[in-house]
Amino acid sequence: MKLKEVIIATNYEGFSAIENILAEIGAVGISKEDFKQEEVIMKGYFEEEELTKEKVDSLRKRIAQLADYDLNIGSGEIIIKGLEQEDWVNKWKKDIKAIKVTDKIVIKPTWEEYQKQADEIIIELDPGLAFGTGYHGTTSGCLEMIEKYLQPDFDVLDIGTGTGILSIAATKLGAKSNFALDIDPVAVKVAKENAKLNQVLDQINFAQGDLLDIVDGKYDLVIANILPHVIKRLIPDLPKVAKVGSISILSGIIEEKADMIKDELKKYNFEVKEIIQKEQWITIVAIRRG
Ligand SMILES: C[S@@+](CC[C@H](N)C(=O)[O-])C[C@H]1O[C@@H](n2cnc3c(N)ncnc32)[C@H](O)[C@@H]1O
Repeated sequence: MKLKEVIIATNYEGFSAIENILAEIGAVGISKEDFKQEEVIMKGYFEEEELTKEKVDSLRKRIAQLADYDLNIGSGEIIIKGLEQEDWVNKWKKDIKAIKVTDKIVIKPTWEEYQKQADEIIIELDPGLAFGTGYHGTTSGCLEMIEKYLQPDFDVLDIGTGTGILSIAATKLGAKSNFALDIDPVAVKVAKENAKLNQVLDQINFAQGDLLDIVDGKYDLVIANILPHVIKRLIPDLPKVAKVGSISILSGIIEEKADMIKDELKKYNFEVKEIIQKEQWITIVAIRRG
């Protein structure tokens, strides 16, 4: 098998966002070289025929957009190289193990045998977001809060679904309905494939859209793990889709931006119920009060 290696120069602030993007466009492996947290080199590995021009364009566009979100990602320079190591993927796969991310949720790669415990929920997800340089703090923060606050009669809205992981988890935890959207068509395609892999495709309505543009109706749980400036843009419109008394789980918020998001929530009558932090990432749970 021939591989393509996509090398991206970034820094400590930018690497997680870039890791997510690599995962969402279908990297079979992701690695990170960290030079005292100042310069970070992210590498994403793709099967040659899978790294289409569409994916490379999407990668370049999304990396360029990170600057618009006030994220300092360093140089963002991208180099793409061919790789001849035939068995690289298999060697890499051997190091990838199932991860228990919350009390109940286990993320496991498709090729690993895993003995499920009685109260566990298994999400099958191949490398990338879940298995890059370690499980991402924003995603695991959201999963923990979904597990804590989701009730079986909840209608769930997942904005910026990415790999679909949060909707897959909410569905497996018993949500009544699930609407998942993403601005990136590649993410929507990958999310559908992952939902199919987890046998929940018929329970999640996936669509492409920018924040709430295509959303109708009101929800009991709204989840958005996006960048702080996108969350800030979302909050004024949240009351249109969040029922009074509903729960919103907001993440993707780097520590320094948490106050800005809390202030914005207060302005629109959302009460901050809980805040959790994983590494430098904050997840906020808020209730719509009126
Ligand atoms: C950090 S990822 C989160 C993925 C997944 N929900 C998770 O928690 O792991 C953010 C996702 O939001 C999407 N996104 C960014 N801006 C958006 C917008 N304006 N409307 C909808 N989705 C957006 C990106 O394409 C990306 O897939």
